[in-house]
Amino acid sequence: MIELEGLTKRYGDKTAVDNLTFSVRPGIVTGFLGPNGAGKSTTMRMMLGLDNPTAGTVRIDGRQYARLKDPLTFIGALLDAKAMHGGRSAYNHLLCLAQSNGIPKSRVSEVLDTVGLTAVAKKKSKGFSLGMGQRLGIAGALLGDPQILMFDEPVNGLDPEGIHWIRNLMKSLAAAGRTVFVSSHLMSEMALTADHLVVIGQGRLLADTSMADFIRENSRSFVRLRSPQRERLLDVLHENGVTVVEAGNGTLEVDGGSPEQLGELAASHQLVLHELSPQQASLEEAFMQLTAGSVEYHAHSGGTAPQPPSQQPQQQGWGASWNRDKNQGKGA
Ligand SMILES: Nc1ncnc2c1ncn2[C@@H]1O[C@H](COP(=O)(O)OP(=O)(O)OP(=O)(O)O)[C@@H](O)[C@H]1O
Repeated sequence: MIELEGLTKRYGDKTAVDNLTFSVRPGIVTGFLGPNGAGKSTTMRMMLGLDNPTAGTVRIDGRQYARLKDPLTFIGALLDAKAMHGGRSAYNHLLCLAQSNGIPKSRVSEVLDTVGLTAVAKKKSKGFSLGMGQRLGIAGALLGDPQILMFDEPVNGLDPEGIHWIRNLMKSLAAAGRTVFVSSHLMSEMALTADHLVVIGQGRLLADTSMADFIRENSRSFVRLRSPQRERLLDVLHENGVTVVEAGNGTLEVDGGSPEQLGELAASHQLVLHELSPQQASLEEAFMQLTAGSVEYHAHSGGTAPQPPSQQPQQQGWGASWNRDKNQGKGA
């Protein structure tokens, strides 16, 4: 377990991390998200005792990092894959880490094998590709067989096979009961990997919630309808108090209704439907929606700042009027 309480870091008058309080639990993969400059790396560095907080505390299994004996056996981290002595071989790099952390030498070959670098173990790491460097960094994180693992942008530079591998590695580490905390800007990858999300913006906590709740709470979900009897369907929906958005290609979009309710309503009026599909926004859309106000660094093209995905106007009355009408129909 990692526990942050009131964690704050100021650089001069810049507050990089602002009063963060959250816990990272074992048995699941927790994703750490935030726009560029949000304070993710600074937070992770403070978790590892590499930066001193201006205020607040971080506890690793109840203790400060500095108080851990042989810390690599408690928490393993990949922060900056390039942060290694390039003149050393992969094997020697890991051996040095093992020797200074009370880790048996036999672990070096084991983790090289785990990350697929056995064949290049004696090669100097300065000749490694970005992806090989990432794998060596991950080997370092796994070396002490720690219960807590922290990865900052672990899929950077990895090819599709490597991305697939690290995703499964993180999931299997969590399934074995370990605590896995990972940052990434690749939303599609995060959506496939993380069970829980911690989201920050301008150093402040914006969300600490499950993946499913995060998407549900920060995006629009609706049901898309298509019918060859579109005008009649529109009338029926309006008559039943359902607020509809007329979308392109002749489709209709209903916020807040269930496909079951809409399908039954259409059937009761003998209307043919060619489409009845629930639509859920992606993690990327939900993330952009939540963090739109905390993005510090905008790219500009033609003077237009990027916009979050459009949110349709709040629909009103669907559930209430549906239930009221249905109940009235039953004589309730
Ligand atoms: N050593 C430092 N001195 C001064 N400011 C710093 C220092 N380290 C970080 N910052 C500032 O703190 C803020 C947070 O930076 P940090 O690198 O933690 O963000 P991040 O979320 O990891 O960003 P990214 O996604 O771009 O890697 C930024 O505004 C950054 O410029």
